[in-house]
Amino acid sequence: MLQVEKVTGGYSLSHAVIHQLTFSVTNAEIVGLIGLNGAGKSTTIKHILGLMSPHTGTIKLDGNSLKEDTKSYRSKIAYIPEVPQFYEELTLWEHLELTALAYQIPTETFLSRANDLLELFRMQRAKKWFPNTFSKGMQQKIMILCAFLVEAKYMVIDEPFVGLDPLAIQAILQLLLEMKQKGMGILLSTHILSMAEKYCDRFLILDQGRIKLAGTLQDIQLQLNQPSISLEECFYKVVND
Ligand SMILES: Nc1ncnc2c1ncn2[C@@H]1O[C@H](COP(=O)(O)OP(=O)(O)OP(=O)(O)O)[C@@H](O)[C@H]1O
Repeated sequence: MLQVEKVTGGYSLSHAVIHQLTFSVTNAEIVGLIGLNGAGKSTTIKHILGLMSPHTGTIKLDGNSLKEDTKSYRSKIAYIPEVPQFYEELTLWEHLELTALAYQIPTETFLSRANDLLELFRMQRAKKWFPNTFSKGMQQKIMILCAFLVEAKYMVIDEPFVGLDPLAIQAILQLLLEMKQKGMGILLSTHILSMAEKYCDRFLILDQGRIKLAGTLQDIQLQLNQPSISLEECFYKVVND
């Protein structure tokens, strides 16, 4: 289980951006992290990945913090960033090879997964190309392919759909459901609320760095005393209040 406990944090010690966040992501579920621009979604994700350290509070993966067991923590988590980050000197295929090396994926498993992913995301023809010749959506696909290649126990995804064509979006959603069935715990930050409602099991509504509501859609509807409204309507009620 990914366990975030009373986490307060930010970019300087004098100014917190996220406040007392407590939530968990367990195996075989997709948790939607939703909030307006600047609500603190990416900051929360950076804390989970260990790119930022909480001012107070703890983050544990299967009982251990990043400090307590760095190697195991890192090996259990895959990440799709909001903005593609890649090595200009490496081809798409070399990015996949590097990921396989970092996560110690056996060669046969790597070849089979990598080729399936290239097919699914229609990137076979680009596998020997360098990413700075790619379109924006193709660059984002490098991040997606590398993350799904790992089949880690947990996956953290920051707004993955921006700039992707409809077939690629469909492919991500299909993979998310497959990975969830295999037991992966997924934290998905997105602004596309209709998609979140359809694919996520639970939601965290973040507003100005605080969790305003959390739970299944039904839990959230009950907390708002509005039994049949959509996630989008719940969201507007929370952020407009
Ligand atoms: N590198 C940074 N240095 C200082 N403050 C930052 C930095 N990155 C983000 N912030 C601030 O932290 C707050 C939360 O930003 P964050 O990027 O987590 O929001 P978000 O919910 O991911 O937004 P979006 O939906 O626009 O991606 C904002 O007030 C933002 O100005």
